Amino acid sequence: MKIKVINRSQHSLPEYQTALSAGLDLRANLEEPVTLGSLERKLIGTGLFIELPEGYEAQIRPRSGLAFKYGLTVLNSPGTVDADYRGEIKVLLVNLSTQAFTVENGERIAQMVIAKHEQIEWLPSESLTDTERGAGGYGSTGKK
Ligand SMILES: O=c1ccn([C@H]2C[C@H](O)[C@@H](COP(=O)(O)OP(=O)(O)OP(=O)(O)O)O2)c(=O)[nH]1
Ligand SMILES: [Mg+2]
Repeated sequence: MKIKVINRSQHSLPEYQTALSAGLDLRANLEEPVTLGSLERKLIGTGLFIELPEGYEAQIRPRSGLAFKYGLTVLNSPGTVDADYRGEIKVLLVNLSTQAFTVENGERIAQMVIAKHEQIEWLPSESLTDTERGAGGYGSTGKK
């Protein structure tokens, strides 16, 4: 599937890193490195603008390596890019570690998954179909 893109970044277009990757790694597009102190959050630009077809969204997700090694994650994960959004794709990073982390220009900071979604119509009702689970949740089935 082809997606229209404007690349105003200093970097090449995001790529799938392996043959069957779901996510395209997004690179920070920075004039200078950005440091996130412990528990600090910052919006990082990618310089990318896309036009998704109707019925598709782009999800902005953390990279597990950065999360595991540095406590760096996407605060609003998964970020949602709507099909009618025409602004720059940005990544809201948060540093959940005790150490500062510096993001360098061009660093792969997050990944973007393009996904199909539905838009629904409400069917207002007085009751819902019975199920075995009923209202049980939040650990109702136990641990083991
Ligand atoms: O990680 C993200 C999340 C969102 N966006 C852009 C695309 C999305 O279509 C728009 C709005 O996002 P969202 O609906 O999550 O934010 P909101 O706080 O509800 O803002 P709005 O009132 O503009 O919808 O911001 C990004 O670039 N990166
Ligand atoms: Mg919104």
